[in-house]
Amino acid sequence: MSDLAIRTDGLTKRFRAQVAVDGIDLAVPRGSVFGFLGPNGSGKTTTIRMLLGLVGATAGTAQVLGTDMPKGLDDVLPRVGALVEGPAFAPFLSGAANLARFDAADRHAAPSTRARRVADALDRVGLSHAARKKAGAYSLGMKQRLGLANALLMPRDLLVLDEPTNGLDPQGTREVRSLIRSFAADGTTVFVSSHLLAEVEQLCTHVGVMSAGRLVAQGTLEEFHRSGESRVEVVTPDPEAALAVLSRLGLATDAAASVERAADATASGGSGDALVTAALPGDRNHALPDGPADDPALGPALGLRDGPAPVDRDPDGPAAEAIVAALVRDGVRVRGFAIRRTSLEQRFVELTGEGFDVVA
Ligand SMILES: Nc1ncnc2c1ncn2[C@@H]1O[C@H](COP(=O)(O)OP(=O)(O)OP(=O)(O)O)[C@@H](O)[C@H]1O
Repeated sequence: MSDLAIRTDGLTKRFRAQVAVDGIDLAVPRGSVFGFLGPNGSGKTTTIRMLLGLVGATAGTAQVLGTDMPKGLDDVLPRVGALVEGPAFAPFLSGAANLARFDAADRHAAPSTRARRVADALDRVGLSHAARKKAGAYSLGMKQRLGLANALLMPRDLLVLDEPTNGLDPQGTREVRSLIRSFAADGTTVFVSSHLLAEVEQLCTHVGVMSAGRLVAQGTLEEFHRSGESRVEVVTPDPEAALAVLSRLGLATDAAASVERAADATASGGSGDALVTAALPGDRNHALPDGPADDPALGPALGLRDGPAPVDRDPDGPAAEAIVAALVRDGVRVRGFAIRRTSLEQRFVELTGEGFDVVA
């Protein structure tokens, strides 16, 4: 059995001249909550529609739950719950009656247990109290929850949710997110698209970033945190000496280092201090989209010969201490020291060339 719930190879969709999805290689591990992140129009919905067999691919292949799509559609779809662009509920039927209708359309669903399935699904999304209310009178959040209940009528191995919090107020958003967490806690793989960075950060274990039809990065959220650039910052009255040390450590190349002399040094006491910054090597090339790379650990890359060799690539760990130790050993008066990491938001903007809506 494949350890991937979703796998695509070169998956492509063209609409006449426009390439909506451009040869993407998705790898969604089973058991993950995979955030499919990208600005509006970047190809997320089209990808999801191809995965669910709602639209054919122009090129490439897709496997869902280890089965080739769309060939295995009939076998796979009963194990997949989907929320795509809001299901069409009949406004004059109650929530329960709407679900019963969808359940009746599923040939794998036994009619004798329908009422129980509908009641359980409504209970799961917290809509039992509104079961008899007309769906047309539901709030947007309730409609979205009814859509999730629909996806949950049968036990599912995979949930595919297209922008499940779109248009919801903060309360509805929180509720839907907490539902998604509860699905994941049950072991269901969740593939959720979003244009909200904060949402993906809060919910997901993995993330794939779409930009203009291309999958520009994918990996664990942790890898994303690590994939941004890290910079060393040293506040010192001895900037030239500091630069020399950083340079010897392989950190301060011409392009990656800078010295900023503070008119009134606020970072630490005393005028005449300068802020010396340099890029840390290694992190930038860390392993997206193909998993962890074998780039050298930060310690050896620093070229430190004496002292304990730092092997942890985390620049907040021994490597930071090693840098400070080297500075101090050379008599640099270190008045401030920090390692700053590019924020995820900056990283995504770099990857996509577009701003993200970062409102939670
Ligand atoms: N049926 C279609 N015919 C022509 N073009 C389409 C069709 N469906 C999608 N597109 C185009 O393909 C591109 C990708 O659209 P898609 O809906 O997949 O993006 P998205 O990332 O889901 O965006 P959003 O978050 O706005 O839904 C867009 O430029 C869109 O206009």
